[in-house]
Amino acid sequence: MTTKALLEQIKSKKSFLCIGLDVDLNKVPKHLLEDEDPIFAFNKAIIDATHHLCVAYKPNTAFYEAYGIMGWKALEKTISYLNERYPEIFTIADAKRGDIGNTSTMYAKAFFDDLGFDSVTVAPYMGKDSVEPFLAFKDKHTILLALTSNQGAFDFQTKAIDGLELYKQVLETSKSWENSENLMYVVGATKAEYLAEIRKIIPDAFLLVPGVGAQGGNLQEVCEHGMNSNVGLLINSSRGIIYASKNTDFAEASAQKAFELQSQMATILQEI
Ligand SMILES: O=c1ccn([C@@H]2O[C@H](COP(=O)(O)O)[C@@H](O)[C@H]2O)c(=O)[nH]1
Repeated sequence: MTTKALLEQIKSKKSFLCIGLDVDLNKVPKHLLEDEDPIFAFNKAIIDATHHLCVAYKPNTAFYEAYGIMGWKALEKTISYLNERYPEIFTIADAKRGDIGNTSTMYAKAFFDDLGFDSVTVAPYMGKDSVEPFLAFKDKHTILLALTSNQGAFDFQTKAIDGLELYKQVLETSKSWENSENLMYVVGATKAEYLAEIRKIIPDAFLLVPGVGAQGGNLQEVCEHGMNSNVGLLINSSRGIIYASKNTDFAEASAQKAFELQSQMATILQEI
């Protein structure tokens, strides 16, 4: 999917919400455990109830890998369902990959060609030759971890090397990589105060912003400092939406939570 198509969807839905499909079978309603594929049954119900309120879904692959073959099959079914039933939706494999070049090419093939995701999250730690294989895929997006939402982000990412913080070096350096127009970046909602500085380096790139809701990030603050003239933000919420209820009304309850965030987004979009 092109960023132009993503932006059109944002405008028509008045939403830049991404819903995280982080399925933990200990947290889903009990009756679903009787289904032959409880992970997919959960995802399908959430997707059908919320697709008009969001522009993206982000399964974190850890939550599928943890269930072995059953989990990977559920991930395949989920992305196929999204691509067939709701092809306008932007899909993100939150896999945080990256390795030496030939291995990165295989990761990229797995997520872009085999599974058919629009984008994948990638760790920048191994540098240019570990990221460029992902960038070589046309109309696919590589979402580079820049400044993450967790406390550990302060261990390395904000430390200065030769006078420049590591996350800023990631942003600056990655701009010079081949096909860098296919880059987006992860910036945690809990790091909203860094967004103005980040926008000075990458004014136009889309940012995937996890950390509102369960991690305490603030939507208003993120938009104030991180929004650009093309919106430029995908705000993710996972647990705060998908686990709104443990009862049979779980899908409606998740739609209500998604609606609350989408309504705030519609108001913000009206003001810009
Ligand atoms: O910096 C980061 C990068 C990725 N994540 C992922 O986003 C979701 C957040 O889930 P919530 O339940 O809304 O907190 C999850 O998949 C994380 O692995 C992040 O939180 N921070």
